[in-house]
Amino acid sequence: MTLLAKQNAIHIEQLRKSYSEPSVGDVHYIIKDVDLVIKGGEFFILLGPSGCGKSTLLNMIAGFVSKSGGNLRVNDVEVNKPGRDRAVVFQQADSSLFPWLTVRQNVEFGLRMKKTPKEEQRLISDRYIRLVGLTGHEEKFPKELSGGMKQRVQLARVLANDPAILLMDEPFGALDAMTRRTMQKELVNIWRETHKTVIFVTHDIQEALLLGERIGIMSVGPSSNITDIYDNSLSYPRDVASQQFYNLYNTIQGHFEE
Ligand SMILES: Nc1ncnc2c1ncn2[C@@H]1O[C@H](COP(=O)(O)OP(=O)(O)OP(=O)(O)O)[C@@H](O)[C@H]1O
Repeated sequence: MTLLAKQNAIHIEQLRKSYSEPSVGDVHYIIKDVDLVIKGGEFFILLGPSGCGKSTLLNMIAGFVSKSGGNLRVNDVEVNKPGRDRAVVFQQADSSLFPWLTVRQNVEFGLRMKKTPKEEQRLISDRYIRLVGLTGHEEKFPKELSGGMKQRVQLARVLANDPAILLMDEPFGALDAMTRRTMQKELVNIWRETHKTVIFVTHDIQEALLLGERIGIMSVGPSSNITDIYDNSLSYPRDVASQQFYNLYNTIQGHFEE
């Protein structure tokens, strides 16, 4: 377990981001001096109000957004570009799917790049297409799918690539309530089976409590930071009607009330 915890761990020290050009005395930081350690195999939630910098922090871990100061290490290596060990599931699937490929071809894309044998590609894509409830839609193109279906294709494609670290940016926000609940359950099952490190961004307290082992609360920006971290040791699947769930919900909600 100690070894697992060290693998795919994320160490963040005094991390800062400003999108403006640095000029003396006039730097507008989105996030400022964030310190955080995420253990390998952990399911960590980033919870915070709209615009506080959750996506910015996630995209910095992904290597898509450069830092303005501090340290950010994944597996003890400073992050300065994207890597195969990390994959992002974005809020909107539109920009991440290839419109000229079918559902199946989109899901198998990364496997083809890795030269996975064809029969194996088919087994893996079948598994994840089934998991996200898109069996029967394999030959459709993205333009023939609803927003929620596109989102599910994106998730299936990321899972098919089997990254060690899953970075999820409100991935279920566009789904209807029933599909959302199913996907939340499946994500927990996949995480428990595979020991991936998951960082999941949301502003939905219930979602945070259903999924995460720890919940980091981000303050309102600018110069946002992680002000508190809550442990959630309730056993899975979690019962929203339980007293402990209700208590933790109220405690966390207290952060966002004026
Ligand atoms: N490329 C960019 N250039 C300039 N400013 C940016 C850029 N990307 C994000 N920002 C700004 O950084 C701040 C944080 O944005 P970010 O998307 O990280 O917040 P968020 O917490 O994920 O928001 P939401 O919950 O609404 O998605 C916002 O003020 C946003 O306008």
